[in-house]
Amino acid sequence: MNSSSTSATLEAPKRLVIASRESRLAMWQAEHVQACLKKLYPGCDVQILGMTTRGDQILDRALSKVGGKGLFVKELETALEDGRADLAVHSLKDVPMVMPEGFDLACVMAREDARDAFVSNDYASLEDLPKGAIVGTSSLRRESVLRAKFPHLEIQALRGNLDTRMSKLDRGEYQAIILAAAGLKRLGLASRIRAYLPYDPYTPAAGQGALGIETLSKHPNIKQWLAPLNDLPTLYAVSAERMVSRQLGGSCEVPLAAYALWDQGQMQIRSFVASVDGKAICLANGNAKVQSVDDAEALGLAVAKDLLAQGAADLIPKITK
Ligand SMILES: NCc1[nH]cc(CCC(=O)O)c1CC(=O)O
Repeated sequence: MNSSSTSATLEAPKRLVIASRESRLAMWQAEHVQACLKKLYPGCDVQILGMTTRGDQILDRALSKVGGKGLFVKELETALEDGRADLAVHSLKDVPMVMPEGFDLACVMAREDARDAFVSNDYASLEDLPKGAIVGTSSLRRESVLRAKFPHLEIQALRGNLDTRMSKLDRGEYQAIILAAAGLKRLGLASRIRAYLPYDPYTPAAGQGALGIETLSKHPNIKQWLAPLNDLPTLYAVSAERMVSRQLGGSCEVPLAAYALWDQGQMQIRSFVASVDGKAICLANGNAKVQSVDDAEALGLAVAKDLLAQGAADLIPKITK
């Protein structure tokens, strides 16, 4: 069947296969998309294809040292290319800023809480932690803010899926850990959150808390089928955030934060690039009327230029590819 020969009204899909990582969070997200699609297309058989990615296998090194964001999405993209799956569901935070040739970010769904969360069994907040307390995070962004604000704390790497991270905390390897609130909420672990970290200074990563659905560019029907799942305020916000990140190299080898909020035509954005020790920081805030993805990207571009004018490029390791 040739898509150019179909009429203007697209027929409902008959079968859709969702590629997903197999972690509990990824499966929750895939099942969420599955439920939304079943509701939209009651006659459609929606299946989930669970897969293990390199990012799930390499657990002994910081993500920034083993190749970054692409690690969690590559195997899923191969499944799309091979026709084993029609769409791949990702935490948008893990989706590279520049989509590989032949793939589209077809849909951005409504955002969960985008904040970072403080989780601990013994302490109610970062402020309560004593000198030398061990705080787990593998995010350079979180590390730089923590080092700047709390030089007396010991920041240590924390890898693995959410359940692994929580069990490392519960075994006493850390006094506290910092995680995205979104993942904890989705898995019913919100009660473990002792404090929500405010957007200033704990600005989240671009796309944090949002779900992105990736498809092959050459299957426009799937993009149309997914269109009703798009959430416009989230799409605008993450378009601005991802533009900032893209302009600044889009890697996770540098502490880089970008968070935007779109409300009734107006967008606010806050972004920083910093050194891991927290000693140097370039910080930019933006505010503009936004009524399209193009407007959102223009604001993201302006924020990136502001950061670069402050010398952000000096904080970014040279790309060696
Ligand atoms: N980098 C891993 C990752 N990718 C998405 C989430 C959480 C869920 C989300 O942000 O949507 C996490 C874990 C974390 O940062 O604690």
